[in-house]
Amino acid sequence: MPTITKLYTMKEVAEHNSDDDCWIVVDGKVYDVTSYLDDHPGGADVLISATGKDATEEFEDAGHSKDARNQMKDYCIGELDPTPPIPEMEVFRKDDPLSSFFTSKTAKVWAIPAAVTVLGVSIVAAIIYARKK
Ligand code: HEM
Repeated sequence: MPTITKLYTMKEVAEHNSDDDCWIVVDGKVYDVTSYLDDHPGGADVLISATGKDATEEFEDAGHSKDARNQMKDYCIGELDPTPPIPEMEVFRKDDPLSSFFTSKTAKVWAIPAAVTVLGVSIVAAIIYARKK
């Protein structure tokens, strides 16, 4: 039967960063090491300070044994979501010079009536010119 892997974003993982709720990321996998903090031979502090980032390098630098790597499986709760975050959408900005011009008082009082007048005069002129032909 296929297993469903739970995916977590680094932001979610980073929220678990204390001595009563501690998650770490090693090699793309997420580990809840809360219950292991007191038993970790390298100490609890080293695990707590490894939260909120990819701790693979620190884990490897500590030269963990095969036994240590086998123990990790007991604490694995999922994987880091490899999907890049969706870029922020460009939203309408009230202070955008062009859009704020069209919503401004100046545009309502002067520019829009002026544009309508110019357009009207052009249409009338075009009609007169067409009739003269
Ligand atoms: C689920 C994750 C982890 C497990 C199960 C684990 C397990 C162990 C074990 C069993 C040891 C004893 C030495 C050995 O057998 O290799 C150890 C030592 C150590 N671990 Fe971890 N560890 C984990 C994560 C980490 C992380 C993320 C770091 C670093 C940020 C780290 C840093 C250390 C250090 C500094 C030592 C002491 C090495 C020494 O004194 O020689 N460990 N760990």
